[in-house]
Amino acid sequence: MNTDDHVIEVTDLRRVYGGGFEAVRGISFAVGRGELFALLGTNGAGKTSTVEVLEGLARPTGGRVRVLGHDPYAERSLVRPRIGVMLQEGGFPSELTVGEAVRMWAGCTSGSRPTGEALELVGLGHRSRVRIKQLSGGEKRRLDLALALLGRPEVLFLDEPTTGLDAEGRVETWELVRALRASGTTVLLTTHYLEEAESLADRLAIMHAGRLAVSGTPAEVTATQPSQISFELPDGHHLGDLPPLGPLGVTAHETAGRTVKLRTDALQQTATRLLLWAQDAGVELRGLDVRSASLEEAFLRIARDVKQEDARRQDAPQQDALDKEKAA
Ligand SMILES: Nc1ncnc2c1ncn2[C@@H]1O[C@H](COP(=O)(O)OP(=O)(O)OP(=O)(O)O)[C@@H](O)[C@H]1O
Repeated sequence: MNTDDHVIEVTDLRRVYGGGFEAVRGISFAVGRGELFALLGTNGAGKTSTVEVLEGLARPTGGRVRVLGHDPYAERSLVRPRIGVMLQEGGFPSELTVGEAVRMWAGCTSGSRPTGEALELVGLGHRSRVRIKQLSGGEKRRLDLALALLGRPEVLFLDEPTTGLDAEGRVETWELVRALRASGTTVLLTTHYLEEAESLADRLAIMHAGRLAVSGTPAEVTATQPSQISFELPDGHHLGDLPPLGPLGVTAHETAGRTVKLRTDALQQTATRLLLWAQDAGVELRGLDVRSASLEEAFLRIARDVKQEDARRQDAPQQDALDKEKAA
């Protein structure tokens, strides 16, 4: 993709809070026009700290950020009218009706959609006269989304848009986000729901402790993790009856009773060899399940690996000191 097509560019971004805590530790990524990019991460990973900089709400401590070619903090007046921000809390007085809140916000928004249209988009058309305090948690999230959509934004920032929605509300929001993306809106989404990112994102990044652990398309990210084959061996057969696991392409295995789980980085090759063996040996592999890693598995493993790596780094100087002490 030509870098001119990048609507969001983040280069070596750092954000340090007042007390000296470094929440974002030099991250880089870019989002192309019309792309949906999801930022995932463990609790406290630094997602909100990053998105606030992109929204122009905070100044980066280090690095460079561009949204629609401008510095979102220093050139806020150029960027703000062209972006939509769905905050985690809309912050309107709860005595206002839905219609009043949307009209008030529309008054501050250049080129606003008709307020009824924004409410219809999020399925709140019939709730215009209801006070905000009477809305359910899910309806409040939809109102936040309606406000973000008022200015027909070119770039939409969605911070956990479906938190508090029931399954139906979540699917409706996903359909709306897909429709916005199809009409050319660039979307940056943060979410705790991995299936949401898997289902919506063109590309995604997983953040942990202020750094990007991995980024790519959902397929690329899951491909970094081993696939799994599981089955049950019939009575009278044991793991040792299988051909040697190494040449089969198996990187790890576990058994529980008759159930065997194999991990492999070469799913097609391992599955083919296993099935050929089963056919030749006349063995029925009951409950056979062959699948690539899900994004959830990839996420959990990446988070665990990064934590182990951090712990190893923290222990390393102490271990070095112990080794030196022993040698002395
Ligand atoms: N104003 C602040 N002052 C000091 N530290 C802060 C401040 N705001 C956030 N932090 C810390 O920065 C780190 C990153 O927080 P942030 O809210 O960006 O993470 P997040 O990935 O959005 O987390 P979550 O998924 O839990 O919302 C956390 O350790 C948090 O405690």
